[in-house]
Amino acid sequence: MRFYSDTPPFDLTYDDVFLMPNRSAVASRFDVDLSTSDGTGATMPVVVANMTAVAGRRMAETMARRGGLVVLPQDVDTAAVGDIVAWVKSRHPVWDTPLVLTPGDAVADAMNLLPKRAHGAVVIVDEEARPVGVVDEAACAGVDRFTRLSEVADPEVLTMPISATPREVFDRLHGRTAGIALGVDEQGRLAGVLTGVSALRAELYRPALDARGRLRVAAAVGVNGDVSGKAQALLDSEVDTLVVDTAHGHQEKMISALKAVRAVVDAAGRSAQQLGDGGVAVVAGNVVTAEGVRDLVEAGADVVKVGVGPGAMCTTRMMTGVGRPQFSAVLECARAARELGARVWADGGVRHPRDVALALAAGASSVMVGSWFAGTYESPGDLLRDEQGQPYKESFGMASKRAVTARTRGDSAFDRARKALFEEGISTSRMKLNPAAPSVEDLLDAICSGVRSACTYTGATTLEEFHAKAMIGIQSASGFAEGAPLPRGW
Ligand SMILES: NC(=O)C1=CN([C@@H]2O[C@H](COP(=O)(O)OP(=O)(O)OC[C@H]3O[C@@H](n4cnc5c(N)ncnc54)[C@H](OP(=O)(O)O)[C@@H]3O)[C@@H](O)[C@H]2O)C=CC1
Ligand SMILES: Nc1nc2c(ncn2[C@@H]2O[C@H](COP(=O)(O)O)[C@@H](O)[C@H]2O)c(=O)[nH]1
Ligand SMILES: [K+]
Repeated sequence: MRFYSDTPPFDLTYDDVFLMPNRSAVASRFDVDLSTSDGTGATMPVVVANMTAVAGRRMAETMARRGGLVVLPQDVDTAAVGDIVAWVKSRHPVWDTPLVLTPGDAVADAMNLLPKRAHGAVVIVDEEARPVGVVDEAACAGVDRFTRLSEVADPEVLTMPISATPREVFDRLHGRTAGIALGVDEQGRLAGVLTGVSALRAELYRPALDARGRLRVAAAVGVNGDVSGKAQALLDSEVDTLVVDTAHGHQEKMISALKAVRAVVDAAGRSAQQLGDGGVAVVAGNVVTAEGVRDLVEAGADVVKVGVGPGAMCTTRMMTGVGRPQFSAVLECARAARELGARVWADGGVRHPRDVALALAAGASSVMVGSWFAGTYESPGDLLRDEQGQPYKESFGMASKRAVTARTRGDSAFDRARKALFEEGISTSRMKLNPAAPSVEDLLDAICSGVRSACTYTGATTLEEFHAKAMIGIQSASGFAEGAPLPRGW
């Protein structure tokens, strides 16, 4: 990556910079390969942050199916992580997991379930798990909440063998009003669902799969407690990527924790000998300097997580003055990591597809997103409604009082009170669910379209080429404002 003009004497963040178009020989945006180069096996450069309000099993399943990764938070106990990983790995790599009820269940049960997944339908099954009807939101409208589903379900279900290709499913669904295909096994039992748009996505995206063809998932480990034991347990649970995570990653405690994790991975013979060979990548952070990167790579990190203070739930910069504008942090850290054969993830502060493109241009192999994805069907929280009836989900920072209180549950009252003093995150925030883009998959579509297009403007067909060719300009606040759309005129 090069700057178009002289590098300024101050640090920059995403809003301060823009990409210059280059002469391009790339004929189509579909010619761009979004695979990452960091050994995680991700086929799209998006990682979901290890935040309790964002990263759970539905998010993990959905992201991996489209090629991204979810990092399960370190606050989830090891046994529960094991259950989640086993569940994610038992999911079909193409067909989505159905929401299932029986004819005797009530409309209220269906209404509670519907916002859990983007496909907009609950499948009604008989005692042999064979589909007998479909219930959507329209079927539940205007009827008593205790009505039995047998009375409102549409019995006209479209079943297809689970072996059908997404293209076959898309073609069968095209033009039909009932927008969902039910995948069934040889005994006619329900095994998955696909909508037209998810069949289309299945043709456009490549799932992130482990060596046995199962969906990939990552998990975090903190720097305190029995780090080796936790890392070993995560490996035993078949976690595919380990993330050693703490606020201040450039500290001795991190270095010793990281060495311990490295030793566990090496002893298990699971280390990635070279980027992309299918071993377990070890990620560590967060840092914002080249020095920090070098120390963490020396201690065993394959990937270093970059970002202090850019996160939407984060109050670190206001509390401490510490941090660094994220574009410059990513640029310097990516350069240092690449010199050592390692990579960085740009963690935090991503709110638009352009931010993803700019982080990749600066040399990140992937971009970590938290809050932006909190307001989606796939995040773990319940769907709530504000005073105007608009849907939202609650989000909170992992260094907030709320998260610290949960994390220190087992400590003495005195220790908990002491820890609670160091609050560096927001305990409650409302992340609106956009009715036009309620699923994380809608956001992934926007991100991937934006990044594919950025690559063709730059003349690149891979993310490595994009980084090599990117030319970055620096803009004023009015330059940034000019780029924003004006949907209501002026
Ligand atoms: N990217 C970012 O800007 C930030 C991210 N976070 C996220 O919040 C989560 C919790 O992280 P964390 O607060 O590190 O909790 P951890 O439970 O990982 O504990 C951090 C450890 O480091 C010690 N420590 C020393 N200096 C600091 C410091 N300046 N800030 C924090 N800990 C320090 C703490 O000791 P003691 O408590 O005794 O001081 C504690 O032992 C993580 O997921 C992290 O990524 C949190 C803040 C900033
Ligand atoms: N300083 C804090 N940083 C936090 C906290 N919780 C999470 N984070 C960091 O933010 C990113 C995600 O950024 P986002 O803009 O996409 O939400 C996450 O990966 C952490 O590094 C917190 O409480 N305080
Ligand atoms: K912030």
